Amino acid sequence: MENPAQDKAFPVSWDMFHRDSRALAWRLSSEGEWKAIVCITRGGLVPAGIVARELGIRTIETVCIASYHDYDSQGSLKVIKPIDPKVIDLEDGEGSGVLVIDDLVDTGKTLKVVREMLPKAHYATVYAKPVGVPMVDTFITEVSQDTWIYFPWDMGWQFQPPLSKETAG
Ligand SMILES: O=P(O)(O)OC[C@H]1O[C@H](OP(=O)(O)OP(=O)(O)O)[C@H](O)[C@@H]1O
Ligand code: HPA
Ligand SMILES: [Mg+2]
Repeated sequence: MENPAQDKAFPVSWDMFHRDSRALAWRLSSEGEWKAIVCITRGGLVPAGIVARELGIRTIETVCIASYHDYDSQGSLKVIKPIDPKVIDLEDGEGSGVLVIDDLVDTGKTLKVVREMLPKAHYATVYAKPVGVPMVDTFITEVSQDTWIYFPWDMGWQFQPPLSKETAG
């Protein structure tokens, strides 16, 4: 399936994000034990911190990936910083015992790149869209493919005109 226009909005507040990240930690707590978290920057930084706090994980590594965007369409992916071999080699060199966290999976392209580095790791995101679901092991909330998720760190306060003004004229 192609990624369709994402014209529906799913705005997420800080409270919602904290609650959903805690729910992810709860779910993960019964799915295994991890020696380290690898968070996919930048979106994975916030949920990784919350999950690490809940699960008592203190080894936190990053994999830094940039995608070149044209507003909401994704271009090629570039790995700016790979995963430290010390984390890859914690167990078998393939990611066993490692939890990889991101804020969401959309097309699954980002997780696919990281899965090639750590095929045996456990992959978790807070939100997921249907095309990306096969790439993630654990997530909390699924939204439709034509939805854009607005994260609290990307948002600001803005005056909202009353409905009567929006529809007038
Ligand atoms: O499943 P995909 O289609 O690959 O999309 C999901 C990725 O896109 C976003 O990151 P983005 O590349 O925008 O960078 P950021 O985390 O630095 O904001 C999001 O944080 C995921 O990492
Ligand atoms: N919201 C924010 N960033 C994203 C999304 C989204 O729905 N999909 C891919 N990156
Ligand atoms: Mg990201």
